[in-house]
Amino acid sequence: MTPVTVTGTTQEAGAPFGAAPPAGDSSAAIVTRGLTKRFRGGQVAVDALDLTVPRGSVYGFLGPNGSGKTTTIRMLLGLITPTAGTYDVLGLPPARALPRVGALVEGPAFYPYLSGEANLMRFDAADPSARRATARRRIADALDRVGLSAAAGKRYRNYSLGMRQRLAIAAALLGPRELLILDEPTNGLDPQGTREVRALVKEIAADGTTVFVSSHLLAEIEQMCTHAAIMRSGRLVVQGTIGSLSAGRVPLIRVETPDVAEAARVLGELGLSGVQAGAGELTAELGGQRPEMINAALVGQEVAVRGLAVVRPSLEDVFVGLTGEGFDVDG
Ligand SMILES: Nc1ncnc2c1ncn2[C@@H]1O[C@H](COP(=O)(O)OP(=O)(O)OP(=O)(O)O)[C@@H](O)[C@H]1O
Repeated sequence: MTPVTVTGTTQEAGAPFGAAPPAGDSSAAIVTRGLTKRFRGGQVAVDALDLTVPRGSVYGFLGPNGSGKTTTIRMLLGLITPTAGTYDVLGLPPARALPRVGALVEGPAFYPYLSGEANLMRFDAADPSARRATARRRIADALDRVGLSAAAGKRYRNYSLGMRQRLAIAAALLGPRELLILDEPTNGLDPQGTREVRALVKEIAADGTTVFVSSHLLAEIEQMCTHAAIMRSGRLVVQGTIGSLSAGRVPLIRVETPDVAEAARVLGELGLSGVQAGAGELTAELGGQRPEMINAALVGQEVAVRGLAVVRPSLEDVFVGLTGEGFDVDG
């Protein structure tokens, strides 16, 4: 795929926030340079990836299924070895940084008949680097952080889906963490569980922890994240703040009306460009116009306005605009 220029930078330059930080730069939570994974069969799952994850961000790592998100996360956590490229975590070589990184990749298997607290005890006991003397306090803190203190003694099998996932995140927070890496944390959750996890991610970030979270759901990343990178077929399409990603795309006004032809004429007279008529509605580029003035002009010309809305460009629009393809979650 041809690298795409967005906000004055290119994928190949790998520098959406300016020049890629030098090795050891601690202002970024994660920096990858040319990170590549080719599996034995020859498949390139991640191709020359240049990511810069600012500290303090909630960084959405977005891409259709199979676009290389989990492979990237597994490399960042030292679970698989890159074929090429380098990366720093918290300004350090990865092995030194990992004790300060919490991760949720394929949730831990919990015992259904044990309480949430007892499960965390077992989980912590299996970690040779965890200090026994501080286990109770660390577990209480982690349960408090994910809002499970009141349910600490309840059996895991009686937890809701959202509570189960919050417990899995608590397991990733048993030590002091500067960076939390979550691989598709809302996958398989019901709407309530999804809301709980989204709210929790924001709370964790508000405490100063950088959160790197993967998802194949565009709307989820838009709601939860300050920054995003979009992957496609192992390659980075674009990265930046959520605002900057859609900054180049203009807001639209959408008018619902039975008088489509007449409404199109009025919008044209107002000087709006890009007027597109559909069944019972039409859209146009808002330009510098105020929506209330557009509404007044339509009503003044006796157009029956059933609905009028300003439509901000979504990440999906950004993806489609850059790749010319729909964002297909089935990869
Ligand atoms: N161990 C492996 N051996 C060979 N190919 C692999 C391996 N793991 C992943 N792949 C392939 O690499 C590509 C990227 O997979 P990856 O799991 O990283 O994508 P993803 O974006 O996380 O998608 P999903 O959300 O579906 O897991 C896919 O085509 C996948 O089939």
